[in-house]
Amino acid sequence: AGARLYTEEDPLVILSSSSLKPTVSNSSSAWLVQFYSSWCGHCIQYSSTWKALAQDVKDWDQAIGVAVLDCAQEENFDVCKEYGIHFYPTFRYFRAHGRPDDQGTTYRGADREIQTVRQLMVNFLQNHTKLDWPDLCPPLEPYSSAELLPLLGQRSDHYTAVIIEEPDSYVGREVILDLLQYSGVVVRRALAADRPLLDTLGVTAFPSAYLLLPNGTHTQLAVQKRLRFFFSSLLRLLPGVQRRARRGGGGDGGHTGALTGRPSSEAWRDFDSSQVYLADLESALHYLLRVELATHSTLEGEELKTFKDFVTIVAKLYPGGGSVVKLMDTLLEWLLSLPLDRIPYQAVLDLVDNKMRISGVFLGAELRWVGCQGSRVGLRGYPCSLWTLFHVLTVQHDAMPNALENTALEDEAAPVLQVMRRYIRTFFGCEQCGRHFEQAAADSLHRVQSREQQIVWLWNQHNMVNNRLAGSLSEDPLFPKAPWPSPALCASCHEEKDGVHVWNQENVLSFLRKHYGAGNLSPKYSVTPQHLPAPPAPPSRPQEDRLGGGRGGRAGAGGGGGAGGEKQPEKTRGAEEQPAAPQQVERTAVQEAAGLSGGAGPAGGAGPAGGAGPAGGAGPAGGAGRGGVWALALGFNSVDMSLCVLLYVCSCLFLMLLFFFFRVRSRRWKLRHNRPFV
Ligand SMILES: Cc1cc2nc3c(=O)[nH]c(=O)nc-3n(C[C@H](O)[C@H](O)[C@H](O)COP(=O)(O)OP(=O)(O)OC[C@H]3O[C@@H](n4cnc5c(N)ncnc54)[C@H](O)[C@@H]3O)c2cc1C
Repeated sequence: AGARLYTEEDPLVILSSSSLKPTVSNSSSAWLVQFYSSWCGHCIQYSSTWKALAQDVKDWDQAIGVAVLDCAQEENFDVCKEYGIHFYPTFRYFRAHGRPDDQGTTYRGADREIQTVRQLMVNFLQNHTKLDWPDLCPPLEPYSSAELLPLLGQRSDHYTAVIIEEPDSYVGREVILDLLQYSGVVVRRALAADRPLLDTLGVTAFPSAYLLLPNGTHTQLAVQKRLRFFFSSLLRLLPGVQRRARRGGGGDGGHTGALTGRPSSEAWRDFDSSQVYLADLESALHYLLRVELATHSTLEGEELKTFKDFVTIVAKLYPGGGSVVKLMDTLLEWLLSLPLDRIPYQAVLDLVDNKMRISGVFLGAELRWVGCQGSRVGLRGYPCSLWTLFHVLTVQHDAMPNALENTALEDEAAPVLQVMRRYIRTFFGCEQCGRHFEQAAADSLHRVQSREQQIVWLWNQHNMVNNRLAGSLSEDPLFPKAPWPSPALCASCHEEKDGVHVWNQENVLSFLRKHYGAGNLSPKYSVTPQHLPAPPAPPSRPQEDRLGGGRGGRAGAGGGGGAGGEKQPEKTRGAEEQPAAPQQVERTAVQEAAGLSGGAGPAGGAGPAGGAGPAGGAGPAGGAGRGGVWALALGFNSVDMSLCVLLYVCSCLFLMLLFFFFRVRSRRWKLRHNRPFV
């Protein structure tokens, strides 16, 4: 365990006897190296702080890098002796452009907390001279009003942000270093004692950020909290500001994104990042069911079980309602009714494509990324939408605690996450991602015991992936990976403790419930008929009216809409795109899978509506055995079917009563009038 105190996954450099000198001597950046011993108890305890520090200053690494070297490893004995390391841990600063015999400067302070070490790193950088200044480190000294005021009103190709602060504040220098790897913005600092600057800009509270825009205008940056994290986040999110440097490591080469794609000719879809788009969720399901799953020609054993579980959670928890839920319900009923332990993928596809022309079942067959659009083909898209889908499902499970009742998942502690884990492990195209996720799940998923914890675990896990991938090849420069939600989305989610950013988990949970809740789902750009639960009317929903979607809640497994909804999904753009039902329905792989001889349409007996009854009807068309799936072809759900049967029985009883009534009357009449021959 000691040897693995730090791994390649950590945001720091792991040095060894062979790499120490080449790394720290004559380097273009300064270095802070912790010499530790993997058997030293304190080093083990301290490792989490060191990792957190490395994460905190990850974006500074072109100015000053963070590294570790394990002196307990045999191959490092000599180098630790050469550098005179007697105690563990020992922190050494190495100047940029240092000589090969530079053994660094030891930090001897007792306070080794993140804020202290981070501020020492800033001081150490400032101690460089002009001659050995790290190549890419921007100036950290304050600018004067004489240097800054002439910039007012000038046009430029970038933003200039000026952090105005008290002399003992580190915020300005930390924000300068935080933005080191971003193009499109230059950060300077100025001191609160500079009266002419304050008088001209009208700044009265410190620290403050003043922004000079490329078009020559200028304004004070509005932040809810005057903290480093808020200033840095807001500046990174300015339009046109992008991460500049791309490091090779960290990500997995973006091959998750490479699976997907938006033709570069496709028009950009404007969207609001405070909303979640149904079009993304539908595109995720479309890609998952029609592309990702297609690589498995048959589903059996663990794969089949995982797929059933996935369909179950989507059928029970997907909030969009309407035809997607109806499709997933139908798929689920079919899967559950199958007596087979092996099914061809083609059978699933036939159902997804609704070859049986079941009324109201529809899933758009195109990728329409909205909140998951990438700035170029191969970025974002499917993996983004898969995260989004599972965040939505964890929140829906919290909102509908009984939704998974009477399913095989009811007794699992964190059913949505367990299904996600199994799905990612079994089907997700990015193998490396799957391994990372599985590792994380194996480490901590057993601690998740409640629905709230499910939501928070996934959020936290996603942020860990974001942190790891920041600056990697799979990062879209227009959507830099950063701790989420940003202060702009949720200011109350962020706090600072001892100078270090911390999350207010309670506020994060409330935010996630709202953000991924059914009320925040926008049907804009969706091609699928909607039956949305009544949302709290976000600003622009013109599309919804155009689509004419009912707003009632979901009613039962049939997904036929709730109050305000209708049994048949209304005719929408999506529905219009479906071809009219043909007279003759082709024999589908679904029927093949179920061993049906198929052929004729609804009236023909063995086709989609032809059901062989509970035992025989294994296809989606397999009879009324599991809730009368065949009857869905007429637009009826199982409640409707029960009502029909009830009505039928009542009618029979009524007719029988009439029959006996008239029979008794005629007997009496015959007796009274003594006409037995009539
Ligand atoms: C389970 C899983 C594991 C993955 N592992 C890897 C990996 O190991 N290596 C690799 O290179 N790629 C991995 N990926 C892909 C990677 O995480 C991104 O999905 C991909 O790079 C696209 O990034 P994005 O910018 O669209 O944002 P994403 O990270 O995909 O986020 C999508 C959206 O979710 C929201 N969001 C962001 N963070 C959070 C959060 N913490 N909580 C809730 N919502 C959030 C934002 O609105 C964001 O736009 C994985 C994907 C998945 C689904």
